[in-house]
Amino acid sequence: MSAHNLRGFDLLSSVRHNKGTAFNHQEREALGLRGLLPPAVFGLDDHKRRALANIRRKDSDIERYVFMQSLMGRNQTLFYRLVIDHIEELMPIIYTPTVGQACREFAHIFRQPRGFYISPSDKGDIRTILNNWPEKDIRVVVITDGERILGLGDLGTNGMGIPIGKLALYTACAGIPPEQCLPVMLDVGTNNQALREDPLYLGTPIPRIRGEDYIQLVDEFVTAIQDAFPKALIQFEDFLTPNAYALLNTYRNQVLCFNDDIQGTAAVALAGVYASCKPAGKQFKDLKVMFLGAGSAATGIADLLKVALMAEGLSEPEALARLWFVDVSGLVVKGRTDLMSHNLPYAHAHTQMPFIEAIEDIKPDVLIGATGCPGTFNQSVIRKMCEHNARPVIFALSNPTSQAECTAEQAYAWSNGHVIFASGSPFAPVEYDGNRYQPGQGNNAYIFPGIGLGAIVAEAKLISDEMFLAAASTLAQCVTEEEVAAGSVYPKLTRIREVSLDIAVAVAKTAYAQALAQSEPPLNLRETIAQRMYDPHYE
Ligand SMILES: O=C([O-])CC(=O)C(=O)O
Ligand SMILES: [Mg+2]
Repeated sequence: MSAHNLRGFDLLSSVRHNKGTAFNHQEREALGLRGLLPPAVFGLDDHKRRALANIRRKDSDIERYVFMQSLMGRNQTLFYRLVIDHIEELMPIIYTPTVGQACREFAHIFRQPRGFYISPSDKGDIRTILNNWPEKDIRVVVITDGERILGLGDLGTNGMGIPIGKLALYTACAGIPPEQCLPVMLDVGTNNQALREDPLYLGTPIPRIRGEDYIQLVDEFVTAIQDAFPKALIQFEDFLTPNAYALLNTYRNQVLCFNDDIQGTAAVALAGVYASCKPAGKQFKDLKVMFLGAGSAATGIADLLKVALMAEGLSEPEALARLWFVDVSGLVVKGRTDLMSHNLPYAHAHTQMPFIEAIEDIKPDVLIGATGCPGTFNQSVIRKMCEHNARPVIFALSNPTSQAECTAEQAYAWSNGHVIFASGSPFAPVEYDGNRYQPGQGNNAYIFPGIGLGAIVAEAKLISDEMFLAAASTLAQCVTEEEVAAGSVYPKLTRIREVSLDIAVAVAKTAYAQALAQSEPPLNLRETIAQRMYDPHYE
């Protein structure tokens, strides 16, 4: 923590240095705080206890979210200590699924500005206005334009909840100091008319800017960030598929950046598939995988699975032949005229057919849903997967919980407990037929914090596919037999800092090995990274 010369109310209103009633009597005397605080002196543990009691007495998760956001704005040490020490209870509040509802209601629960907003009228001025940001050593930027917020669609500037939530996890899960994080909303309008007509809407109430004007604004932003914060990693988040791919393809080989929905989701799904092989009794290199939904998340997973299968010795055509897509029009096959370019490698020569028939015909080992559409893994789908698999692997990845392709309970019940199930959003443990199952949460929160930490330490120039592959196999190796026996193919959330550290080590090693690092490799990489991790305590 840096030295400061704040005193009195300025000190109490410093989110970074405030510790409220934990200032002791000497500090109160020396720092001009006498009379400004109630007389009793408390410690961080007392503060945690009081805050938790306040959180638990609230009636709804959205109220808990509002409480946590306010806390983040007045005492960051307490906020992060609480999240780290109670991650299973609080991650679903500050992140998925509650953050989804918070985005829907963002304009109405708004209290205090947080993060950076760029609007069309800022064109030409982005570099200059970045000087208004008080911190100068930014290492991670998460930017969205709000067009595909989780599986909830176009939420315009209400989507700012997502960059804020993602960066809170960078800090809580991987120890990136809060002052090195910058949430950004690219406000380019919204095609959600209800939002434009909401009198409290916080963005520019115009239809979305498209085409050249859009591309130029993003490009001005990327250039400005590189100039203002040359070490910053840019994470693109919750863009609609065509823009997500266009931006990733433009910048991935030039700028330290990645798209979390394409690449982060891919790595977390690959890790789950790796970890499922043992309980399913199968070899990774033999798997056939079917995707429902052909957007950025599903295609990103397929692209990384292809790389992973090729790493096992398959040729590219052999790897592609294992990966099958189904979308709203049925099986994705050669000759269909309604496909986007990212779907074409997976459009195989085959008869077009509906989803259920495709499962019957192709007999996938693994079924992955990334549709944003609840109910699409119905009873017949799960039963069909069980017909040719003793232990079918089924991942319902759409977020938040309300959008999952099926619930955990349905997956266990309809498969008579045989499914190896994971979901993008958390589900409570399920009791079925006398057994208790703890489904894993295949959320990219297991991946992006560690990717960021590794990239920052190595001062990587780019984020490569190999880094995501390394992150995925590291994550899979973190899963214990106990966790698998309990029903999960992911590590328990309570170990996420350890897991993120392991991933960061693997990512940094990959950066050094690929000559993509700009820092010297430290003697003891793991220790160096561990020491860098922000661990909140009162000074
Ligand atoms: O935010 C999450 O929980 C995962 C994610 O990136 C998405 O669903 O877009
Ligand atoms: Mg996302």
